[in-house]
This record gives sequence, C-alpha cells and structure tokens, in this order.
Amino acid sequence: MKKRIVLLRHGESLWNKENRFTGWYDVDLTERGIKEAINAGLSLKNEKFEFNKAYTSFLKRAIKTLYYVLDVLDRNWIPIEKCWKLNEKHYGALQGLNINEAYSIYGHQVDAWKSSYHLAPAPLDTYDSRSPYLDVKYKNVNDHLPLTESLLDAYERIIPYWNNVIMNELNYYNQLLVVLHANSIHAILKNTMNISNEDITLLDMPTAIPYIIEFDNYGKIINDYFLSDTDESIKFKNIINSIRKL
Ligand SMILES: O=C(O)[C@@H](CO)OP(=O)(O)O
Repeated sequence: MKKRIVLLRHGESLWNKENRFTGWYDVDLTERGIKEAINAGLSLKNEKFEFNKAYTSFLKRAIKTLYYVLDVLDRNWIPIEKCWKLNEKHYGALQGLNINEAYSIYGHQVDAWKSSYHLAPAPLDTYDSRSPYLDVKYKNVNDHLPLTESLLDAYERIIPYWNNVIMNELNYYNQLLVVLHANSIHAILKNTMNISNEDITLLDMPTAIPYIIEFDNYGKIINDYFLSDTDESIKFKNIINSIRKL
C-alpha cells in the first residue's frame, strides 16, 4: 500500500486578494477561496482519497479550507491536529501592508526580504497590537514566538514538526492531509526534495490545488504531482523539477 501525504495551500484569503503580506495575521477566506477549497475536496473525492488524519496551522484560512475539504469527503470525523508551528512565515512589520505600501515605507529593501532565504523583515515591537504575545491563540505556548522570520527561521520551526510528527505518523497511517500556507509548504518541499537556499525562493505555491506526495516504506519520495493542471500548477511543477535534488 502506497503512503501518501497531500499538501494543500488554503483557498484565496482576503489579503491574498489585496496583495497584502499576511503571515500570522488571522485573515478569512474570500468567497472564491471557499469555492477553491470545495473544488479541492471534489478533486480528492474523485480520486477516492480516504484520509486517516489531518494537520493544519492555528490560522483560520487554513483551518476553514481543511473543514470544507473534509466536509466534501464526508470525513469530518477524522482526527485533526492544529499546531502554531505550522503557521505561515511571520512577516514582522510587513504584516498588513500591501506591496505598494511596503515599497513606499521600506523601498527596495522589500525586494531583498522577498528574495532572501536568510533575511527577515523588520520585527514587530513586542507590544505592537499584531504581536503574537498579545494574541489569545498563543497564550498557552511556552516557547519563543516570532516577531519576524526569515524563511530559514520558518524552516527551523516547521521541519522538526514535519519530521517528528507528520512523517512519523506515516508509520501508522497511509493517507495524511496537510493544509498550510505558501511558505510553510515551501519549507517542507525544501526539506523533502533537498532544494538549495537560493532556489527555494523561486517557488510560489498556488492556492487550493492538492499536491500529492507518495512515499515508500522508508519515507523516500516515489512520485509527486498536482491533482489538477492549471497555468499556476504547471509553472510551479516545472520550477520544482528544475531545482529539486531528490
Ligand atoms: O502570508 C502571506 O502573505 C502569504 C504568502 O506568504 O501566505 P498564505 O499562503 O498564508 O496566503
């Protein structure tokens, strides 16, 4: 029996539509995002996926996408693990700004932040109203919470959870659904496909198109593909095939 993990970026959010840096801000889905989530569920149903367990972040755009998908599959009953460690990269002081506002405040520094694996945007103040230290969701988190993150920082937060929890679960289950965010998925793909620090910044995961990864019993990838072909998914797949080392 093949082991499969399906990675799914949430449907379009209100701030995706407005081209705003979102990160840990808890923005909702648009009507289009809801339709995208339902369509993702329908394409998984069409392929007869029967997930045993699902994972998502603490952010409602991912959580609601997961609920729409499970509803279409009539598998609302499966266990779901939500973890803040799977949240999107934290965009620090960029959070809430659209791209034009970001350029008018920070100029071309924004390009450096966007294209670098190592650079993090300017941090939030601890007492900024956007700080996770003031957000009830993280009240019981007894750990360092970010006020900004580079993609490397996000990678170091996400990958231990991916390896120790999600990949480990493949020892017990054959089909897992993981509904996350653009950069949390890029971090996972960097890890599983051994993509370089420079190349990983070329990726832009499309919203709500299921990406299937099939593993052998040793956790080695034997196949990976999008469930539907769109301009965005074809472009993404071409880039990933040119930069992956596994
Ligand atoms: O936070 C954001 O601005 C976007 C892109 O990084 O992520 P998401 O996948 O959550 O829309």
